[in-house]
Order: sequence, then structure tokens, then C-alpha cells
Amino acid sequence: MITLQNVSGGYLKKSIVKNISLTIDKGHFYALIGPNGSGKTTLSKLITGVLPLQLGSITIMNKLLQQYSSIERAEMMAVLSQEAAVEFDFSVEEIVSLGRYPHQKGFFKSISNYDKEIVKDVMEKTYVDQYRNKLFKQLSGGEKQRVLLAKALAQEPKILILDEPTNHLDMRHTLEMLQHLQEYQKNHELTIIAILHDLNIASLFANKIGLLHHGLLVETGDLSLLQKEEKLQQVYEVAIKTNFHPVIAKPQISLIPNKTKQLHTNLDYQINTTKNFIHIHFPHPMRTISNAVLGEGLYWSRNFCNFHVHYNYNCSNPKQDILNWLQQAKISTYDTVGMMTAVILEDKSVIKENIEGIEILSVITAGVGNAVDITQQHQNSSDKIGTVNIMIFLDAHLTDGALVNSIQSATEAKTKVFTDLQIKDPNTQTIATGTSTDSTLIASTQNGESTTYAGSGTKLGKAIGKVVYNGLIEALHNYEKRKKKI
Ligand SMILES: Nc1ncnc2c1ncn2[C@@H]1O[C@H](COP(=O)(O)OP(=O)(O)OP(=O)(O)O)[C@@H](O)[C@H]1O
Repeated sequence: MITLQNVSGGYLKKSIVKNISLTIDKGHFYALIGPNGSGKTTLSKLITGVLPLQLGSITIMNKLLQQYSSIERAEMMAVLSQEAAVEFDFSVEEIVSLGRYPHQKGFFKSISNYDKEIVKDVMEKTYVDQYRNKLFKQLSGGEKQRVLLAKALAQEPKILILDEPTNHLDMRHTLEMLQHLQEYQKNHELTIIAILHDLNIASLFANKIGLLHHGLLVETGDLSLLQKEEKLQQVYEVAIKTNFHPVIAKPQISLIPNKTKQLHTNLDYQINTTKNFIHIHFPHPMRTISNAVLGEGLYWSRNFCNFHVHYNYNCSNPKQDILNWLQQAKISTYDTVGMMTAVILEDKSVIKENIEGIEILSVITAGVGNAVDITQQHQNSSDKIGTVNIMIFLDAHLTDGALVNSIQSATEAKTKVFTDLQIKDPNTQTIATGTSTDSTLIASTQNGESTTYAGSGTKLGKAIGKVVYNGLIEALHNYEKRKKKI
């Protein structure tokens, strides 16, 4: 619908943007991204016709831009620019009504009932109707931004060009504005071109992205562009890590500040065991992966707790229970991983070793009351509290993939223990592979070179295998000894 072919343009004779070719489909949201001064605003001014082309052509709906009259352009396109701060003594409603101006006919342009309806509607949708009689200049930056969006929408444009539309807006209003625009985009087939500095916002709302650098369009394409770590690092000259949004399938980017000196070189830990909990504390956060009750998934944590509960514990809200117990014990609820067990905590095993240069610590509690053979179809009740809780701490630097690999290594070693000790699933009388509610955690200091593998073919994987095997045997031995005493 909008096609730019070899477009160059700028100020006076100087070309700021050079040789740009791109296509924006009707009803799409096209995000223009790029560092400060890369030419985004200049390119948007070429598209609106505010700046003349030096070279190339711009076609909108199969007609060259210069063939549209200025009135036709004003009807077709609305612009929300950074420079739009009007400081006249207009009320909010008057400013929004100005958006209807290109549509008003006749010599004495006057506002029709239809115009009034549109103005009312957009004011409501952008939540500015509450300020309708207030003077525009008396509004906050964010409120002004919403009024200017209302004015642009009142124009009922086919194309909306936004220069940093979420400037001044807080999180709620940023989201509301863009969701609202998305609705317009769908319902009115509105084409949006938005200059955005926040790449994560661009990812949430754009269909297509264009990356400008030194006036050149270095990449244009779908959201996969936002996963090109090296390209983005090179253009923005900043260290980043791309990943996915935790809830929806959109890329998200995290900034990495200049590497600060690592404050610790080994597993400096403190452990405190009471009747109610084991608390392992590290002075610095560790990168973790676990299926713990609190802090599950990928996380950063300094505190690792395993709480003792009665074997008939009512599991209706285990996470909240752990939060309450942490508060009672005056342990942080923010950077803590929490597990539960019905096993007597004194029977834990703690092994700290240096295996081929890898410092590794394991803290394991174990019982086999609800052992299960995962390969058999018999239905076990699984609302009992975890009996094999494995916590492994490593002085290493693991990628997310290596963390997953470590869990796999720990699980293989655990299953080997069940096989070697001939622990059976009581329902099927076959060798069990674990118990029905086991928890496993891997925590890594993230010191040194990062590694992507921690499977059975690696030094790291074998170190995990060794401490899990030995630690679990010791913990089960303690458990059996206590059972015999009872
Ligand atoms: N009116 C002007 N006259 C001359 N040069 C200008 C003018 N406006 C901008 N420039 C120059 O054009 C270049 C690109 O500016 P532009 O505003 O298009 O970048 P941008 O990518 O929108 O930047 P930002 O992210 O900082 O808003 C800059 O070097 C700027 O100094």
C-alpha cells in the first residue's frame, strides 16, 4: 500500500536518509527503529511529504505522493509528532476538534454533528474526555500526548504516523494507547508507521520492523529481526540479550550493563538447618532453574529453602504457605527458591567437592514413600509432598540450554540410584524411576566462560551425576536408618 523506492532525502542539499526501499501493507503496523540521529524522523517527514524527495519515489495506494493535493494528504494521513506541543490557550475539546478540520467542507468550515460524534468517541477511547474543558497547556506531558493522539484519530486517517507516541506515558497508558491503536488498526484497516525507541513495545505491537542506521535501512522484516542479537548490538553499540516474552510468543530484549567485576569466585555459602527448614544462603544471586514451589522456572536467587511439612500437609496453597514461612523466618521472599518435603531435614546429605576443577555443592533430602515407575500406566496419587528434593550449586557459567541439560544429568543420576538400590513402585512392583513429586534445582554462579552443554558427555554433566548419585545414596541411607529405628 505504501511503497518507497530508492528514496533519498534530507535537509537542504544534504541527504540524511539514503536509497531506502520498503513496502508497508495496508492495515499493518510498521515500526521504525534505530539509534538517535539515524534518520527515522527524516524518513517519516519524507513519507508525509513535509520534506521533498531528493531521489526515488513514494507511492501510496498506487498513486505517487506528489500527485496528492495537500488537502487529500491531510485527509489521508495523520501525524503525531514529537514537536506537536501546542501552547495556545485551546481547550482539550477544541484541540481534538482540530482533527476534523481536513474533512470540513465549504468556505465557512463549521463542525457537523458527525464531527462532534467522532470527537466525543475518540476522546472517550483515549480517556481524555475527563479533561475536555481544561486548557491543553495545563495538562501533564502524558495527558497532552493522549490528547494529540485523540486529535490524530479524530481525523479518521487511513495512515497514522507516530513519532515516539509513548513518550511521557506511564506503563498503563503506554499499553492502553497501543492496544487502542491496535483495535483501530484492525477495525478501520488503519496503517500505522511508528517510530519507537522501545524495541520491546515494538515487538508487542508491530507486524513489521525497519531498522535504520546512519540513514540506511539496514534490515526490514518481521519480528525475527528483534532476535538478531549481533546486528542490534552492532547498530545500537550496546550489549543485549534477546529472549522471548514469558507469556506471549514475541521476542523481548534485555540490556546488559557494562560487566561489573565478579564479586565471588567460589561457592561461598552458609547453611542453617532447623526442625522446620534448611536454608542455604549465598552472598550473591545465582542463576537457577527448578520446579520448586517458589521461584520455579528460570530465576535468580540467593536463598534456597526446603521446608518440612507433615506428610498429610494440605496442598491447597503451597506457594503462599512458603511465603508466610519465609516471612516468619525473616528470610527474603524476593530472591528465594522454596521447596517442601515430608522427610526429616536432619537426614539430608550435604556434599561439597571439587571435581576436575568444578566446584559443586549438593544438598539433598530423600524418602521413597511414593516411588513411581514413570513408564507404567498405573495411576498414582500425586498430591503428596515431594520426597526427593535435589539442590545442586555450581561454580560455573551456564546458558539456559545448559541449565536444562543439567536438570537432565541430575535426573539420569537420580534414576540410576533407584535402579541400583532396586527401589520399587509399590503399585506395579517394577523398578521406580523417581517419586511422584520430586523437585530438582540447579543453581550456577555464572562465573567464567559460558558453557552451552552440561550433559552426560561433559565434565560438568559428570560432576552433577557424581554428586547427585552419592548425595542421594547418602540421604536415602539416612532415611532408611531412621525408618528402622522407628
Ligand atoms: N531541520 C534539520 N536540519 C538539518 N539537519 C537536521 C534537521 N533535523 C534533523 N537533522 C539531522 O538529521 C539527522 C537525522 O535526524 P532525525 O531526526 O531524522 O533522526 P532520528 O532517527 O529521528 O533521531 P532521534 O531518535 O534522536 O529522534 C541528524 O543528524 C540530525 O542532526
